[in-house]
Amino acid sequence: MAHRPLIGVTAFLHRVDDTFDADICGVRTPEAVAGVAGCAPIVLPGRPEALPTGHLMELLDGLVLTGGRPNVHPRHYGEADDGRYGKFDEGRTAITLPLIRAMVAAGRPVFGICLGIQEMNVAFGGSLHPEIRDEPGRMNHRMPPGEKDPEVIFRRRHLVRFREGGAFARLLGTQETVTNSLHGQAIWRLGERVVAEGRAEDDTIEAISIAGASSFALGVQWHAEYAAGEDPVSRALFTAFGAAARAAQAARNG
Ligand SMILES: N[C@@H](CCC(=O)NCCCC(=O)O)C(=O)O
Repeated sequence: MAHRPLIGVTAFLHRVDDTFDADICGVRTPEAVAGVAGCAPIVLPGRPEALPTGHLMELLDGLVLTGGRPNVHPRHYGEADDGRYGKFDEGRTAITLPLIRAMVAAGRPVFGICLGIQEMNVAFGGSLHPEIRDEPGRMNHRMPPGEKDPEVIFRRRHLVRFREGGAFARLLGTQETVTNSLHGQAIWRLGERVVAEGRAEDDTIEAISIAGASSFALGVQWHAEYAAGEDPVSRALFTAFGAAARAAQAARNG
């Protein structure tokens, strides 16, 4: 029997109890990759020296870029760190930016979630806004401060409207959805080949596709992994990702 497609799921750097650093990954994304997409998740620590792109390309049938507290360092889109950009995870970024480009070029599926959609945009030459709520007319997209209840943190907060006839509208069979929202940064200048597929009421880009990609190459600014089994939109996204991973695996196996 063929193995399930092997999917790289990114970790992010997190200081535990103010004591030691850990590459962590919440359980929900590997659960969604296994349970909804039907694939085999493998968590990738942010150790680029041990995980060069070429080696990961030999191993992986697909890539899911998780959310995470750190941000992409602004030098990756030509800006200086003036203190507004928060903390960085340079190890993760060194893995994700080249790996996103390589996976898309090889026709293997890429699904970016929250920090992941931001990495996809930067990988294709786009930029990020360090704090989207500071722009006139923009909402606060951050989670409620100090909140500990996941049901409140991941509550659906705003509408996202999809581009008419676009990749999300076609895949999901709907023009809109209501999403959770846990981010301070947001896509600002779109990267080459990056198509804005969905926007919040305040025009913030919430969903993207990569033009010309021959496999699933979609990103969402919300946490699609949170209720991946129950929410019809999240379920459809992970199901389509899984189908694309099986197709990529079959193509690789000849
Ligand atoms: N840091 C970025 C990305 C936001 C993001 O991925 N949030 C998820 C947080 C998950 C957690 O807290 O564990 C931004 O702020 O825009």
